[in-house]
Amino acid sequence: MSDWPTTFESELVRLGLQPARARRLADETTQQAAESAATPAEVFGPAHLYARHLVAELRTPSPRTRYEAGPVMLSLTGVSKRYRRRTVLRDVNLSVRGGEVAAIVGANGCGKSTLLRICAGLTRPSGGTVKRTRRVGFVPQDGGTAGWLTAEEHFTLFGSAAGMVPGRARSTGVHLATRLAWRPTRQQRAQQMSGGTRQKLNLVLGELHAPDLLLLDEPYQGFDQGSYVDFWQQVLAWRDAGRAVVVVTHLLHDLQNVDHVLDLGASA
Ligand SMILES: Nc1ncnc2c1ncn2[C@@H]1O[C@H](COP(=O)(O)OP(=O)(O)OP(=O)(O)O)[C@@H](O)[C@H]1O
Repeated sequence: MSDWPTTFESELVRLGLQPARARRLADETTQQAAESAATPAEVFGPAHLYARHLVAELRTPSPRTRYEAGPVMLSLTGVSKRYRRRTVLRDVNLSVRGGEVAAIVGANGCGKSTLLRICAGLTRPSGGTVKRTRRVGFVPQDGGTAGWLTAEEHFTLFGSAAGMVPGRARSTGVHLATRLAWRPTRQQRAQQMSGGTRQKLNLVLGELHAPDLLLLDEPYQGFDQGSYVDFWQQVLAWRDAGRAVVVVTHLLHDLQNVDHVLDLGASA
């Protein structure tokens, strides 16, 4: 009897996926299970059933025609990035409007974080054009918080950079935290928080100044199942409020919620 990844991959091919894509999905799924310290069967159930579920999801058009797309908040045209002689990104195009969610997917090292940093204006592209709205919130994959500061101190510090008075920054931060089912305590410093709670802090900081465009780099690492569901509800709430959201993700079941999928493919 073949093992779970092999069965999963061959079922994906049997259901019509390109062999290279099926291989990549099998690798990513195995990796996700490993990150949960479990076997793929424990996380996803029987391989052939999960393959069918996944293919059905990938083929289901986004259910949302309810929300009118707004103005373009982010536009990438022919974007490329080289590090020395190595080309990481080549001719990337993406347009995201207010009221839309885009996912950037692809193998480890294919350039997802690099592209998101280019979207945020933190990394300069080697070629192409980037146009973005002025109010941008960026949530990095890790880092982004200062270990010795409490949540409220983060709110006032980041808020002041965005021109908010301390009281308003604090109350906005606490309010946004409750939407992620998190109640910051006064004394706890970031270095004492769990990884998932620190990520919630990162998310709140990214949203504190009410940006029109949110750029999120795998923002749910360390989240438990409930927090993960809260996070996606939050993404949909941002979308419904007319914001544009770009999420780097390797969790394939996220894709049912998005309007655009930018697949950067295999490792560069
Ligand atoms: N500042 C840099 N200088 C040189 N190479 C870099 C730099 N930043 C990233 N790279 C390289 O560019 C490639 C893409 O990195 P990036 O972090 O964007 O990939 P990724 O798709 O986000 O990866 P992962 O899924 O593992 O987070 C990698 O090979 C990385 O080593």
